[in-house]
Amino acid sequence: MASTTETLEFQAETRQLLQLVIHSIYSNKDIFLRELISNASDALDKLRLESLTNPDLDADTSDLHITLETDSDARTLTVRDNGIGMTRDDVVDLIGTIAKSGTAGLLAKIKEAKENKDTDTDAASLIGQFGVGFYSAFMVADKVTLHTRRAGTDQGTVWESDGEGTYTIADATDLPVGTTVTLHLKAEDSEDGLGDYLAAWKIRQIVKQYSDFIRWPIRMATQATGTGTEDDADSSIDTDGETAGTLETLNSMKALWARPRAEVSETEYHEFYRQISHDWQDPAQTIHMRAEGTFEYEALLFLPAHAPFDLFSRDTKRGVQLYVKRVFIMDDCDALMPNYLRFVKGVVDAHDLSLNVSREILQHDRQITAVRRRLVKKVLGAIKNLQTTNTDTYLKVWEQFGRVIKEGLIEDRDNTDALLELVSAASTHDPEKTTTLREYVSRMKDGQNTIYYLTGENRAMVENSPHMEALTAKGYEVLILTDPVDEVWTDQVPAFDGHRFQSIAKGQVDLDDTDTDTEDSEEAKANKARQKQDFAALLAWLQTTLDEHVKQVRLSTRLTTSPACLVGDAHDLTPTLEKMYRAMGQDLPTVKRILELNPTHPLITGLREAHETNSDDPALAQTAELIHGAALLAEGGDLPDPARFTRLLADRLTKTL
Ligand SMILES: Nc1ncnc2c1ncn2[C@@H]1O[C@H](COP(=O)(O)OP(=O)(O)OP(=O)(O)O)[C@@H](O)[C@H]1O
Repeated sequence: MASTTETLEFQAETRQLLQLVIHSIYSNKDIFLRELISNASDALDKLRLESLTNPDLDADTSDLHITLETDSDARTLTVRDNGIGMTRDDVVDLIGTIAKSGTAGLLAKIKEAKENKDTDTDAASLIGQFGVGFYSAFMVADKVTLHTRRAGTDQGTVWESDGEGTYTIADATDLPVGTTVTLHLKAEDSEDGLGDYLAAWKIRQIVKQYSDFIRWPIRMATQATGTGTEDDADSSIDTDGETAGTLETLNSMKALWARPRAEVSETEYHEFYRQISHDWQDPAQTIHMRAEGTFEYEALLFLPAHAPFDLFSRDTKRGVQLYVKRVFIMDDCDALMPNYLRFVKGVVDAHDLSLNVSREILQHDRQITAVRRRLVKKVLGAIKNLQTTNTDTYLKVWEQFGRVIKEGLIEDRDNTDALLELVSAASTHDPEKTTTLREYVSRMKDGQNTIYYLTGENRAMVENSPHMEALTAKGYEVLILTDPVDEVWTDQVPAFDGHRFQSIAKGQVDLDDTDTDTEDSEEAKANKARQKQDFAALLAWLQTTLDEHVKQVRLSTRLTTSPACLVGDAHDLTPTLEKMYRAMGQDLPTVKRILELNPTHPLITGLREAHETNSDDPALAQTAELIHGAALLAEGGDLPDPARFTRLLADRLTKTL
């Protein structure tokens, strides 16, 4: 049968993944069948679609189905489909390599989790995010043989491997269109979670549990006596791709999304979710809707409970599949879900589209745009609903996906208000718990109409930043925003419910306006004017001395204990954002910042006196440099010349001894 047999090596990452699979990542080994059936079902979808859209394809689609067969003598289980099949090159590309980005990083994480003896589920849930697909066959089999022929071609291919380092691949003639995967089963071992996969009851049970909604018949061939010669597993394949014996259909094939909500149980929803997402856990929320009228469709969407490892990789796929009247059209339908909701999984079945519809057509279809708008509202509404009815789940969803949802504040201006209602952020109000913006507003002080926030790399850095001092001293709550996306949206969204967002590291923070009565404020004004006069000469001199680093030197109202801090103008890039843009390869001019001095700090008053006494003293310029450097360090910034700063500091300390 086979002509040129080649032995090829698995790509390094595939080998590692196979090792993890073989050495039991999953305690539940039964899912291998779900994975193989799901691949077979996809192959049937693809053939059906291709035959509908390509009249030249000569393929028989009159009875698309999946067949399962066992042979107890040979200890084999066979999963066969008469779907699209694969060419020899497809087999090498699709089965021998993993094309997903981020694989290497994920594998390293899994290995680490295993080595640290984290619970089995940690490693399993990591790999669950990845979806081992075809490779899961090696959990239950010590050898896997695959026969396949691509529709529209004559040449068949046989692939075989024991899941170690290599596989063989050969041409084959006389194969039916489609794919047959033959598992040479390991011995049953209940301790290791290996079931009796030769038993009809076991197969029936697994199919019912995991693959009941598959929309193609899954048939089980009852073993016919007399088939098979000795140990030849291929003998179960007839040239027409069918076997002798009787066939029993195991699945109900009901499209879950088309059934009335009241008739679907939570377990069924969850199983369906796991089937389409390959997720390990139940979803956090299910959204089932039907739209009637001029453009009819059904949608069944899920919010996952945890983020996939590649949520931020550039080629992350969106999770919504498009069907047209029960015919699968495409995965990852980006016209139906905006990028910032790329984690939502599910199915949309539109009744009035052409099967030939392309991504480009969908992008410009007004009705699809309207569907998308409605789906977005539904998803945002579902998260809002969790916030009020099931806070724990809302918080988990926000923790997993908040960083992505906040991208919507930049991308999706139509939903700014709804998105702001969902935002949850750390705040100085509580060291542990996050707050919604509405909760923040409810705690605002009398007369306060600004929402104060500070962005930065992590909570500790933000909390200890000198910018916080006066606000904390006067009892103002400040939001602590530490996701990179916060740097961007806060710059673009002006207000929440009429309350302006104000970075406490930008512009002037004038707390006196809201916090003191008029009499005090008159006195404060006079004080300020006097201070301004007293410091005028020092500020002018500092401005010249530090000109290379700062665009202005001025007195501060936001400091109580630190001598100085750096702030930006209202529309300046923050240092973190500047760093982010540079990391992305953008060439930006350096943004100079404003140095603010605390006029009551002894270091600053001392410097003023020293400057008054002898403005030519060279040590003064060094002190200025040290003050600027210390202000940079206090906010977690990078010194322009750390070696010089350390030398100046050491010299200065030496003099004090
Ligand atoms: N029965 C089959 N018929 C045709 N092609 C198949 C079949 N099984 C697998 N393939 C091809 O091999 C590819 C890799 O399969 P695999 O199960 O490893 O990953 P996947 O199904 O793409 O991903 P995942 O399982 O994570 O969804 C599939 O995308 C498909 O193109």
